[in-house]
Amino acid sequence: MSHSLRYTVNCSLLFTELPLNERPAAARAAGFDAVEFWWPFEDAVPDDAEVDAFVSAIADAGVQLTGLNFFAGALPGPDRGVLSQPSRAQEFRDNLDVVVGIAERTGTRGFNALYGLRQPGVDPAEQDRVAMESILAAAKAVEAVDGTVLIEPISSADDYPLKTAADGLRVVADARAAGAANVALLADLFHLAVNGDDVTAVVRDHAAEFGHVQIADVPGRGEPGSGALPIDRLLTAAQNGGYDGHVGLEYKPTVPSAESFGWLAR
Ligand SMILES: O=C(O)C(=O)CO
Repeated sequence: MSHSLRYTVNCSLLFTELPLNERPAAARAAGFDAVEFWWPFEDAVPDDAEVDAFVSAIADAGVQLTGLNFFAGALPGPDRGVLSQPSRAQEFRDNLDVVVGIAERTGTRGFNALYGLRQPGVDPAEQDRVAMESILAAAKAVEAVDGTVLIEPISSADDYPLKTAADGLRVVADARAAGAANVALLADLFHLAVNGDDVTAVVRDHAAEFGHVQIADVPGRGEPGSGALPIDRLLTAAQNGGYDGHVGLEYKPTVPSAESFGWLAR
């Protein structure tokens, strides 16, 4: 390993052999002190008891929750976020209080706001307008916990409009121009590479602007070493370029999760 960036385990893709609230302890047992999750509940506004159990699982495991996705609809499934869906704008607004409540209890600072798939029959310009309103509302809400709203280009979804780092950076720039300083790019090196982005150039030119970084190998989305993406080289370049945040291990292990960390020693 030729960089010293810290890792956080994405417990929505790793340790899925276990019930959700057992995953933080499994990450701790595997030697990590930080975890991140996609929105861990079915509903945008879950029962208090569900939230309490989740927060306790994090605290009891002795790990830091570094990142949390806002409610993103059914993920994985028919949705990839709801920011741009006019019919779900209120659901997203209602989610903000819950996210901020969790952040107040866990110290989480990074909040991934997935954009949403293009909706047939709705003017794309209207979808983008609604998305920006939701991003600005989210940025205002998480300001209270010193949080950053993360904008992530993703792959394997033709109808998802943000595919490259440039697409994400454009949304970030628009949000900043509208007054939200706490919005930044989530550079998922797997998604960018699958979408044909020049990941080396993205890291070289924008590392210092990254709000968060996630990794998985390409092809396959497995652990580093299961494919051919030069992850160590890219992370080293990111650190040299000014990125000093966590790196999310957001991969689908090709072996049982606890056995998928051999690449760390190499
Ligand atoms: O939907 C995905 O694949 C993601 O990476 C969400 O964060």
